Amino acid sequence: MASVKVAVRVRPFNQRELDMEAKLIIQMDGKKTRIFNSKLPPGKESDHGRERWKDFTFDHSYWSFDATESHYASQEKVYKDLGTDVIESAFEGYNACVFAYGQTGSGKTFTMMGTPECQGLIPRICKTLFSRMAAGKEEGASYRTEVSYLEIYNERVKDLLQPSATNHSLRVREHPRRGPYVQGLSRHLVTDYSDIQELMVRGNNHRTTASTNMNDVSSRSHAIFTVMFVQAGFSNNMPSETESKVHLVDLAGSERADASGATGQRLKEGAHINKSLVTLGSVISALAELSSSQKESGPGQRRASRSFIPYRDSVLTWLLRDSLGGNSKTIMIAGIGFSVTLLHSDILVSELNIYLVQGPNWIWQCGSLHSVVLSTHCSNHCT
Ligand SMILES: Nc1ncnc2c1ncn2[C@@H]1O[C@H](COP(=O)(O)OP(=O)(O)OP(=O)(O)O)[C@@H](O)[C@H]1O
Repeated sequence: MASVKVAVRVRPFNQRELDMEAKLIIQMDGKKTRIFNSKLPPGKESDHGRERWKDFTFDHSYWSFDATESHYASQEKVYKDLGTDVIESAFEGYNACVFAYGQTGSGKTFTMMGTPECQGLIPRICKTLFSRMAAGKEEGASYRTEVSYLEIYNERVKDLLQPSATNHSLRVREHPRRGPYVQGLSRHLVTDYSDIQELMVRGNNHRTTASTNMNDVSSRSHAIFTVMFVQAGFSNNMPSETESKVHLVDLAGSERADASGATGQRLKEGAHINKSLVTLGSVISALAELSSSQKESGPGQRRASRSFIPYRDSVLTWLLRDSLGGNSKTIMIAGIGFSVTLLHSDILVSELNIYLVQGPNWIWQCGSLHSVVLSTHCSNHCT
């Protein structure tokens, strides 16, 4: 598996878009995502260097616009492509991180959590982890699995599994060997999928959500569900222990204040959300730059340049440090819901521009992260 995989997924129109008679301006063909530039005058295919269609290529382009179409990408399909890789690497002793990125209402929570009838990546990954463990136990392996669930809201951390005890006041510290961690975050021993399910439901009920113009139930925080497991068994007739950590992240949506209708508290939240997403983008860019400078000057440069990666500029990037480079496999899924309407074309066309700047370009840069992670990851398999 490549160390970083990037996928995009287009969701169905929501009621707001249907009411406004929105027109879809995106097409997908295999790995390619094509975006229509509605700013060009009708009949022109290009103008001053701008093309009518802009193409982007990703590891996967998921068409989930209409469930009746034959190439509709279901939750099962997304899980098979991306989730199974995560499970493989976790059992091999690598850390993994899966996160969904995109504008508010673009389908991040649906992809990560899903609904009870249509489960997303997080429950499917957890379910398979336990069935793999059950099979491993029959072959003599033993496992110890713990989970934690936190949210980052306005740059402050809350334990979603002990919400009243901590109330957004947990401190992020750094362990000299293990790196950044949240002091006082509860860890819960789980023995089967139903334990995890119960914790997930409990944690989700404590997430900070609100209604915005863009989404009736908008996540206003970044949520990190972490599964830590230790496998004990035998390798070459010697006892061995492998420790892995899987971060499953549901990011809050990037947004523009005018489109989301945010004022007051919502506006403040939006500013924090955007700040940490911008930092996430800067970290990825810095890692990509680091990768190219290493290629030019050799591996000796790595330690010196690492201090320039702005992990510490947001709580999110600081906590995900060990999943964005180093010993990790990373999967990013960008949710997109592109549309223009006949009524509000100016407003929605500028939403498209936001995506072109914040979305695919940012994701594009991640392409070069492959080599960073490939060159630095190592197994934490200890014998
Ligand atoms: N692939 C999909 N198929 C069907 N419905 C979807 C899909 N993706 C998203 N939706 C629906 O679109 C709405 C918005 O999705 P969701 O809440 O996942 O967005 P979000 O990006 O997590 O938003 P926010 O950042 O505001 O939390 C939900 O009602 C969800 O069920």
